[in-house]
Amino acid sequence: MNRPRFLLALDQGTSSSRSILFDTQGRVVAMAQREFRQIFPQPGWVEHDPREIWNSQLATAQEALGKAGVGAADVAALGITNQRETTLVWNRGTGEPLCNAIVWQDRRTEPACAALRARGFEAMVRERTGLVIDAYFSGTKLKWILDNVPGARDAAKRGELAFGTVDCWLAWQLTGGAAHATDVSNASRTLLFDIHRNQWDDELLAMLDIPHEVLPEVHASSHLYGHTQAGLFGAPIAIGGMAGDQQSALFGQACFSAGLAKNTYGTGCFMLMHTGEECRASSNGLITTSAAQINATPEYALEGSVFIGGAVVQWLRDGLHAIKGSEAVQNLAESVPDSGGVMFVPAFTGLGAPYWKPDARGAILGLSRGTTVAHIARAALESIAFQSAALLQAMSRDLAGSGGVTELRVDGGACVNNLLMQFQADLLGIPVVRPKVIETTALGAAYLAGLSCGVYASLDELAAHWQAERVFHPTMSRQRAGELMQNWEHAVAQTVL
Ligand SMILES: Nc1ncnc2c1ncn2[C@@H]1O[C@H](COP(=O)(O)OP(=O)(O)O)[C@@H](O)[C@H]1O
Ligand SMILES: O=P(O)(O)OC[C@H](O)CO
Repeated sequence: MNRPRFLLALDQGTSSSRSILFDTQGRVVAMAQREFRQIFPQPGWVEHDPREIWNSQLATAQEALGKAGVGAADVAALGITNQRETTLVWNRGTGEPLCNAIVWQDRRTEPACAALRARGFEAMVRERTGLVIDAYFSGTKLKWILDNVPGARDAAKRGELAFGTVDCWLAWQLTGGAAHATDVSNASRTLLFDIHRNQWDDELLAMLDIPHEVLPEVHASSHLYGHTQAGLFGAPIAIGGMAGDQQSALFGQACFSAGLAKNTYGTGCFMLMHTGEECRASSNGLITTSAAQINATPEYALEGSVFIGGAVVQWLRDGLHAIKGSEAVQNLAESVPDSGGVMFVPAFTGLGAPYWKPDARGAILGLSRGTTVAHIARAALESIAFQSAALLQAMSRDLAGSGGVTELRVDGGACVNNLLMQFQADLLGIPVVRPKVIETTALGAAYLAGLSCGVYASLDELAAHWQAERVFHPTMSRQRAGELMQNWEHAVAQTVL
């Protein structure tokens, strides 16, 4: 009998569900993608319908297999990767969601976070979870659901409700309720998880008044979580891996050891640097997070999360109507030699790392009579690079004296933009390397699944698959890059009214 030749990755993102079928060399064989509704019930609130998440994800998985003409028996295992922090609660008996998912971008729990900060919890939370107290993370979202959906807290205490992030919800659906489980990388984004002991933490649960009964089991990212119900794909497929999308991308970029870093340019930007088995705290506005784990040994990363990355290009398209499609931004930006002194800080939903300014709002500075939409487009693109450069500067300060980041691996939808990548290399002063396969988020999940089911024997085997497509070398003088960064920081300082 032939061995199964494929790995299937389910990549459940903020704006779309995608499924990618890979061969065992890590090459894309087939892909399917579906967008689903973004629900904005009030200013600052962002929700997804859990049923739409599940239905769109299942449909893309079936479509990818169909396109490739591959049956379940040819798939060694599937891996799940997901938008992180987004919070769901459902009934264990019926499987019905209690309410819409509260998305990571949702700011409704900022007052609850401010209250926790005022009560002096920040240092304990940072030490135990590696996180800052911010509405971004799941804990206060879960508390909001238990406090605001009638009867939820009592039902939770009676053990009738299940909480999960999107990975957990998908695993539950795929296995018909047999698995209520998440992985360490997702658990580490909840504000409820002790990243040193790799366990849910009673004191954090008490801080947020969360009953233990709602919590999923936590496993390594490469782990046999269960099997899909036979009816979904014609035969059961093993679920061999789960990881949050940014930790999965770090894995897919073959950043397996301390010092290797990647930046993903999607809706937001997420820069992660692996720190090996060392749980490193940041003194410069970054967070510490669990990296994808292939066994019981904890591994960590330093992370900088920028809330608006490629989304600024969507705003040029949908808000300003300056371009028809995202790809048109490069031509428009290249039609001028520079931004003409315009500085754009896209703090539409506050600023994440390294600033953590929930009250900041967007600003366009340095306008003159000669400013055109092309200058604004260029400044918008540059803002993605400036925010990422601020993350790398913070990382370098954290690493002072112990070797810094020597190259940055990139991926995500906006990394196809050569102008952006060159400007990024210029600001950073290190090479920016774009790999041949930029679907590294999905690839990471496929690799995690492939490791647990024996398709791969070692990380070295995976590292050998990784290949650069293009290297962007810095060409700007360090003095000029320093001046530009100063201008950027000056602009950031103007964004809190
Ligand atoms: N050529 C381009 N230049 C700059 N940004 C782009 C380009 N093409 C796509 N984008 C941006 O990339 C983002 C989509 O990337 P993707 O990795 O699919 O995001 P996500 O996983 O967050 O849904 C969008 O915000 C889009 O505006
Ligand atoms: O779905 P993405 O690619 O926007 O990623 C979202 C992040 O996981 C949020 O932390």
